[in-house]
Amino acid sequence: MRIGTPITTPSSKTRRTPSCTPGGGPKAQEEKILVTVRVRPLSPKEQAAYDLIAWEFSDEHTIISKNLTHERPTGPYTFDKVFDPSCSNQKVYEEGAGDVALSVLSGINATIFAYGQTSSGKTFTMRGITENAIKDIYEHISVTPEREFVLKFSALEIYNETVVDLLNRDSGSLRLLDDPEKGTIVEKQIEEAVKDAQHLRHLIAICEAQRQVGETALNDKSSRSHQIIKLTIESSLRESTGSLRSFLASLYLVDLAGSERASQTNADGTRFKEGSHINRSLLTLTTVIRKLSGGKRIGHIPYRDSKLTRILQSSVGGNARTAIICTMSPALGHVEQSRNTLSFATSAKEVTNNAHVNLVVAEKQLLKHLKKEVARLEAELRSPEPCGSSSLRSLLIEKEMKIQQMEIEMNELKRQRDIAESQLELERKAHKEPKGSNQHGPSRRVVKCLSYTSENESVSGGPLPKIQPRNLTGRQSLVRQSATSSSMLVHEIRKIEMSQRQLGEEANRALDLLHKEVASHRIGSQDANEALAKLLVEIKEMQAIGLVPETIEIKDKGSLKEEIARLNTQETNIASLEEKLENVQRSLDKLVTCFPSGKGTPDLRTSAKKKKGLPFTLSNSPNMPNMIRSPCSPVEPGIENRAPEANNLSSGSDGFYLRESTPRRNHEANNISSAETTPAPKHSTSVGVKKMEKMFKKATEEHIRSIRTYVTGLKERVAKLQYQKQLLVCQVLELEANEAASDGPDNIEESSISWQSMFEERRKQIVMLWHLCHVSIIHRTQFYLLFKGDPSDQIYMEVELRRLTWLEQHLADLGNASPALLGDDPASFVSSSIKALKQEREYLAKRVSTKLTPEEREMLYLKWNIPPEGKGKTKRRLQLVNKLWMDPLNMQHIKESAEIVAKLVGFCETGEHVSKEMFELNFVSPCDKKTWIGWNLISNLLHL
Ligand SMILES: Nc1ncnc2c1ncn2[C@@H]1O[C@H](COP(=O)(O)OP(=O)(O)OP(=O)(O)O)[C@@H](O)[C@H]1O
Repeated sequence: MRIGTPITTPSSKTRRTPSCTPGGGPKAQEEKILVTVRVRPLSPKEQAAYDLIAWEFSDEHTIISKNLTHERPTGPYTFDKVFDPSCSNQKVYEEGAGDVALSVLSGINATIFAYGQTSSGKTFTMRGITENAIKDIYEHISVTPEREFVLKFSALEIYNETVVDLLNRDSGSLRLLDDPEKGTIVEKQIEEAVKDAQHLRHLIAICEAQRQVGETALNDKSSRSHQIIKLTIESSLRESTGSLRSFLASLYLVDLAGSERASQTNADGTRFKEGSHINRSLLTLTTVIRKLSGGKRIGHIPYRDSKLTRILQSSVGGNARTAIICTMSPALGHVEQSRNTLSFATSAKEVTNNAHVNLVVAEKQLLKHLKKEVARLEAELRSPEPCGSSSLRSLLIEKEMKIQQMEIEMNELKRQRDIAESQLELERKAHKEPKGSNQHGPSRRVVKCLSYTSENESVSGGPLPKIQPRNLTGRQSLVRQSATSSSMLVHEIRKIEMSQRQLGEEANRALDLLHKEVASHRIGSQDANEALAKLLVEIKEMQAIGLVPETIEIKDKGSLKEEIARLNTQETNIASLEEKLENVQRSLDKLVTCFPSGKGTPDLRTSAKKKKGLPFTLSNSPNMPNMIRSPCSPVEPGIENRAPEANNLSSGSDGFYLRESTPRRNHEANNISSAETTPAPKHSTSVGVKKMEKMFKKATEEHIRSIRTYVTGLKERVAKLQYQKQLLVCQVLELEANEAASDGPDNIEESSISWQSMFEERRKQIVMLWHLCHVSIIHRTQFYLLFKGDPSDQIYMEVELRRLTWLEQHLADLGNASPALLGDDPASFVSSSIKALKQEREYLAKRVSTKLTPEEREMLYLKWNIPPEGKGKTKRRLQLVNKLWMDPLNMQHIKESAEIVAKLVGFCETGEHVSKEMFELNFVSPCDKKTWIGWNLISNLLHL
């Protein structure tokens, strides 16, 4: 019968791996102490004493005493194993201790000790078990490479209740300490790491050498102490598995001192004392075993009654597997001691232990694991991976970037919204801006048409505001232009009114002088006197005409309609002035015609006196030549606005103040007048008097002629003023048209279509007028290329057409006038324009060689039928230029002419680089003198 089958432990025979592996968790399993009995052979002394073997072995588990003395037989005793004297240590180990011993490899504490009387063979048996255990342990380690084993060795003895470290006997008596987890520990006990089996054996040998051994009657080398060898084995799986837990268990190999009877051992003195301690500790052990036997834990377990039981507390009834080998002598002479041993063994076999696997976390493994984990986390931080925490981190980063991107987009949207709101606000303000306000500056279009440099800037309160770039189109553009145009038109109305005022004041001063001059004449004939009287009346009436009210109520935000209405009220005055001037001129003409030849003599003294302040000269008005002269002349720079050389009038701001000096003929007249301060002609009958009368007549005629010329000048200035007013009305009409167009896109579209149909017709008219008025072909080219039908060109086309029409009509009037009334050279106005145009062509001809390649020239000569023969290239080039702009009815010819001139003068054929503002309708005041800057002086056409 097998009693106390051990829990699964490594078997020395099967070399199997412990069933309980790390990770399986500690499993407590009740197991009774393995108790075996080993009976040694009769010792030599026993044999010598012819002692009898008192015990029989019915089987491997039972021992029974022989009935040699006819006493009551003892037993039978049954144990886990009974080893007869023939059994070897190997067998005892394998069948009575090996399995328990190898439990230490699987984390289960194990205790193997021998219990028996002195000289029974405990030491002999334990040596055998230890040796086999070492062998098995290291054999197991060798066959278990997946695990790492760490062995530590320590040994102590309990001698006379003193604990001594067998590895360091010098340490003296060691104290026993109670640890809540580990139980009883020996303070300051040295624990030696075991390198290998040989090292272990060496250590064991050292301990045996240190053990207290004494000679007794029964044993020459009797162990006088309890020896406890502790072999701690920690095993764990290798690093690759990542497991942190390991087995940790201790194997106690206990060689107890022998129980003895003092009578048997003849112990006395020291040995008796030793025996007393030994027996007491063994008694305590026996008591503990008996109390623990039968599975009953009743009452106090006196572990602490001896140091042996304290140290072996976990091994007896605790967390350990325990195997007790009870040794005994077979001799009849030791039967009584053997019965005690068997009795102890019987009690021990009833003791149940609760062994379990001891799992610990290895510090070394834990440290390695932590280092490895830290390294892994650091690697993840350096290089995010799409998994685990790295994946989460990457996701967070991605979300954060998206949020930042959304914030950027949101800010951009806000910025665009603000811009749009600002633009909308500007549009709203521009649309609601009251007419007359110039806060946003004038329309570019209107500025082109109406802004002019003037000394009368004070009228408008300062210089014109800067032109706003026109980058709007369609309705928005028209709305904005409408708002700004109103203010500009008011500004221009102010200027015209100021010009009218100046003209009126000047006319009144001149007429006043004229009245005095005429009144001083004494003409004999009645007709002449009547003419003079009528002229005086007319002059007086003319003086009564006020061109401009003395004061103009300027409203900062007056409406444009109010301004126009007020300006229209002055129209009557201007028309009346024109009419009166016509009447004065006719009266002057009549006065000249009725002048009595040789009759009547003016008051020369009065005449001479008045002549000094007479505003009139015998020369023509200085503006007349300019008026009909070609508008630009490249060979006569500065001729525009320049007074003729014979002109003695200064060009003051009001244009008609007189110089003290007079022309030569005036000078002669003055000389005559001053020399002949003689009495009245009625007293003269001599040839000298007749001569004087003739001279007086001539001077009078010249005076009258100069008066007429002055009146003509006034008429021209009035006409200019009238033209400016018409132009202003034109602007108003355009503004109104824009406002109407702003009411809907359809109107804009209709207006555009209507203008496109009108453009070509207007351009044909302009081309024809250019030709008739001998206008510069450079000017024609520039205008032709610049204005190609854009709606914004409408006002420029209108102005150009109006002034050319006026100029053509004016030239026609001059041509129909009497040569006697046109001055010394009535045809000089037209001829000067023709001459200037001729010079311009010569200028362009010179540029043919530099601006055109030979191939281009030959191609043009061929296309324009310029014959190769000639007297040189210059003439051939001139022939080409002379053909340009000569066929006003052929628009293809006009187009090609413009292209050629554009190349010659060096501006783009499309005219895109030419600013339309160069054609702004400047109304330069007469005092301004402009330097010729090329071919852009068309405005001088109006510079009368
Ligand atoms: N099974 C055995 N086979 C042969 N000899 C043995 C056996 N057991 C013990 N002996 C011998 O018996 C003697 C005493 O043995 P041992 O010293 O082991 O006894 P002990 O129980 O340890 O004594 P003590 O308690 O006094 O130390 C030794 O000489 C030993 O060699």
